[in-house]
Amino acid sequence: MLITYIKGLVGVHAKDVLSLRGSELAHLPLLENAWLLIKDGLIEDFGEMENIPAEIAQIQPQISAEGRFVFPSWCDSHTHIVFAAPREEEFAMKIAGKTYEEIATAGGGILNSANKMQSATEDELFEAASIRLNDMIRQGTGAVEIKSGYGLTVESELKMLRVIKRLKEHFPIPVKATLLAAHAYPTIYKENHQGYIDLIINELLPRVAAEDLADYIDAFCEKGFFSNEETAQILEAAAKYGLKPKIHANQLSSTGAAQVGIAHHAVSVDHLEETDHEVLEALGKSTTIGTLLPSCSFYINIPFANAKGLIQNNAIVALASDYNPGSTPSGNMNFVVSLACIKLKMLPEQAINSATLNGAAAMEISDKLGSITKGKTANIFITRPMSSLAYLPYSFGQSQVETVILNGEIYHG
Ligand SMILES: N=CN[C@@H](CCC(=O)O)C(=O)O
Ligand SMILES: [Zn+2]
Repeated sequence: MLITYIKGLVGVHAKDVLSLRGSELAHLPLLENAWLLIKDGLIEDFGEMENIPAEIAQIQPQISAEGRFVFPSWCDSHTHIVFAAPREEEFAMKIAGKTYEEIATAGGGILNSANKMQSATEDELFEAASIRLNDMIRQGTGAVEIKSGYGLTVESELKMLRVIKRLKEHFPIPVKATLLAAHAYPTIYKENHQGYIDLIINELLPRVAAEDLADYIDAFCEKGFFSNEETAQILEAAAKYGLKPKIHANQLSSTGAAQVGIAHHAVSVDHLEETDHEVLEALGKSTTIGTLLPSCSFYINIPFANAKGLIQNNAIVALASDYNPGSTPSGNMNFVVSLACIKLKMLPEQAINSATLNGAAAMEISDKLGSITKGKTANIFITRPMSSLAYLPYSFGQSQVETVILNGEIYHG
């Protein structure tokens, strides 16, 4: 497939650039009036229209992208899209002024989703998650991470992970699976934290490993959820099975969660709405990625992460949706990128790099996705005609994604 007359070919990063930190984030290489050749599902070559070789100009099929931009697909490295039911009942509580913590205490929150999960079948969960994932792909997402964490029993966590495995097999995009059994303490373990941690370590982890159901380990390291010590115990046990951490850190308080992740060589620490200078500095010196989830801040009215502070401290910053039924009922990465510009004060270039190459890095697939680079998988989208690159985040709430191409083929899903 040959795409011609591309107004802007976005994210033309060199092959050896696998993530971007600090000032590098503002550099988003763009080729104007370009062509892009895709072969066998991979990016074969690209260049400027005025220099297109005659033998390439004849290749069929061809798509003219006149007036349009071509982006590498969004790489959404933090989602919870396998859930049994939405939680609109909490929406009303939220509108009435209840906080995320108050809703959880009143029987809402993660335990609400866990109750609904117990009776859901694998088929029902797969059908519902497929609709969500299909919507996300149509909005430009071309790689995704999905967490368990609404099971909170051995069998229900395994059920969720098996659904994620089915999504992986069914959809034409990379899907990474994360075990998040340490999402909340089930009611019966409320006074027996060690009992639940032992269950995760001694019963769940060996079965997850035996069925090869997870790529990463996660924990909600937060006041009232998993303490730093409890989180460390789980991360250390998971490391024995080769599961690297990607953890929920500093969402509601800054009490050392990010540092726990960094100390355990986490691929990413995610949320970071509450950070002090020590966190920013620690991430600036670390290879752990700081993944920001501005749609969550927007929806539950908590502070927006200090993206500028992270960038000034030379950290690697990624953006993800956090799509889940409680704190972020949306998986639209276009809106995430808009919010990153509008609320995190990121430049469009910084936000786009964070949602593409650094998102891929937060799933350890940036050697295959996240930029327009020869040899990478041809997961891309073509926009509607746009006046400039900044029009995409500027026109918040409206998708500029016109054509989605995955593995070199137009996605009709
Ligand atoms: N904070 C923890 N987990 C999710 C929310 C889960 C829920 O409320 O169902 C999050 O990332 O925001
Ligand atoms: Zn989350």
